[in-house]
Amino acid sequence: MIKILPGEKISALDKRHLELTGQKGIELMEQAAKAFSSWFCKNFDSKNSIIIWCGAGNNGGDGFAIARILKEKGFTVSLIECFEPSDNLSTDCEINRNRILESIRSSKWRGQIPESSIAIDAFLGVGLKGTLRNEARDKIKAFNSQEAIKVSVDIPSGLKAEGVAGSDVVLSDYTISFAQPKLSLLLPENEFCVGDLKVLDIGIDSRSYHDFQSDFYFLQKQDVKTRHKLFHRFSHKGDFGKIMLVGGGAGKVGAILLSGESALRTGSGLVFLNVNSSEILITQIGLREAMTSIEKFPRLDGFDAIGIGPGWGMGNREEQLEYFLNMAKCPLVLDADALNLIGENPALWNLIPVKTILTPHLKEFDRLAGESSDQLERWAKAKELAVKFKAIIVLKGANSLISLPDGRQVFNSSGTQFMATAGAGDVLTGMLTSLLGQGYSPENAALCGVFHHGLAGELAGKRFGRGTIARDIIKAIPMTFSELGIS
Ligand SMILES: NC(=O)C1=CN([C@@H]2O[C@H](COP(=O)(O)OP(=O)(O)OC[C@H]3O[C@@H](n4cnc5c(N)ncnc54)[C@H](O)[C@@H]3O)[C@@H](O)[C@H]2O)[C@@H](O)CC1
Ligand SMILES: Nc1ncnc2c1ncn2[C@@H]1O[C@H](COP(=O)(O)OP(=O)(O)O)[C@@H](O)[C@H]1O
Ligand SMILES: [K+]
Repeated sequence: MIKILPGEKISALDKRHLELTGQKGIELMEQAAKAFSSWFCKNFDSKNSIIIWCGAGNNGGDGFAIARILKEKGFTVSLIECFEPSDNLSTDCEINRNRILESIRSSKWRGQIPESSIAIDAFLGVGLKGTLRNEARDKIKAFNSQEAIKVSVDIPSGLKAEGVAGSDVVLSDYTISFAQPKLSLLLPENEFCVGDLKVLDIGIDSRSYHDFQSDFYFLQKQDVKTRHKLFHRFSHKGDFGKIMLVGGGAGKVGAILLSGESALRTGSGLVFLNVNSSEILITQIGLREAMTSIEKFPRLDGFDAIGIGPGWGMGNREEQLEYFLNMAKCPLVLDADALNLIGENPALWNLIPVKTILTPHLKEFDRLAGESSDQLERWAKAKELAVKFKAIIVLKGANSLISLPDGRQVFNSSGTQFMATAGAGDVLTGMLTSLLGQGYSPENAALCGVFHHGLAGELAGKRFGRGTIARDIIKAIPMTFSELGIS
């Protein structure tokens, strides 16, 4: 997993990469511009006219290089130079400016802005220091006033790599960031200026990260594959685990059915659903592949993992939760009402076995950890709780954050807004419990489960868009394994 470094360390990271590889800065810039342009060509037709706003630093250098590449690909491109003739350009920005083809029209930002359907913001990147200067504010305003789709290179201009955006910031529809997401791009508070986020690999040598300390990591496809257990010709039912999912209170049996089906689609050998006695019939009809039980205090021996909470209800459940926390000898997942019970009675924290996976969404997290004034505070609290109770806490949402007992915090890269649908969290609980039951370590179960869940959401979202429902995500789970080449 790559580390997410603070903005002020990024130029040192680039430098380290250049030392290790013998590459030149201008070559790295070209790689970044190529990666951006290739994303751009996949997403936009060359009939679009493009205007690129370039600053005087390396972000502007990226912009000049992108202009050249997109022109060569057949787009109509024009440029706005956001600097004065007397300003010093960074070396690589100067080189790329000189490489600009004669056919690209260049204007000053104070003049008439040519019409375009897409405006690219390559004005300020992670090199923004201190308070924004006045003329930069005016440029950002002028950029925002265009009626065009807006795409930011690396980071919306005016936004710092850390922290919450102020009012002087480019309002983008897409932000295409290089090498690693900057922390500010992962804050829900900044969604208004970041838009859709895509992080592109620009070929930074992974050894370059060794010299830098950070507890924040970014989980990508290539990090997941090696964490999977592979099954073979002689694998038997027992290898795939026997799990119990506890939930399904009156009127909420759908939640546990979704978890159960999701566990089966993730590969569980045997799935038991423990539900309210009133719901037994509908549970059996609802998921034929699962077995059911209705005891409040069922025997727990023989289970490889237990997931508790989806649709459970909170009335008279505390004693039951205590029973599971005290008696279970296998790994646990706690979700939904199990978390709400802990929020109501924090003494229960002390009963949670180490390496239990907890999967709160924002509201559940606030019930567990107390109200926070912003997401940065939630991240800090999640880390504190994970370390204190040696738990794995998955703070769900866009780029779910997995906090590990050793203090590392891992942001997930997969997922889509189309997963904001009822029951998507129940699907995750089923997947995580399934992977624990298959013998994955809690850390690997959390990382693989969260990544595959997001990928399943992406696949479902591609087909069903805003009409995606939780069952579509479940149906896509098997495809996530084939997509990663995992048997
Ligand atoms: N590993 C990476 O992430 C790579 C990053 N590259 C690009 O390089 C960028 C960073 O480049 P630089 O370090 O040259 O910095 P930037 O280009 O982000 O910023 C420098 C410019 O911002 C202006 N500026 C700074 N503070 C200001 C303020 N308070 N008000 C107004 N203007 C201000 C400076 O005068 C200068 O013109 C990244 O964001 C990215 O786009 C790529 O070129 C290569 C690889
Ligand atoms: N905008 C989004 N982008 C990516 N993933 C999302 C988004 N919204 C929700 N999700 C994912 O969908 C799931 C929703 O879980 P949750 O809120 O518990 O739903 P429910 O309680 O309805 O099951 C989480 O795993 C979350 O990460
Ligand atoms: K930018």
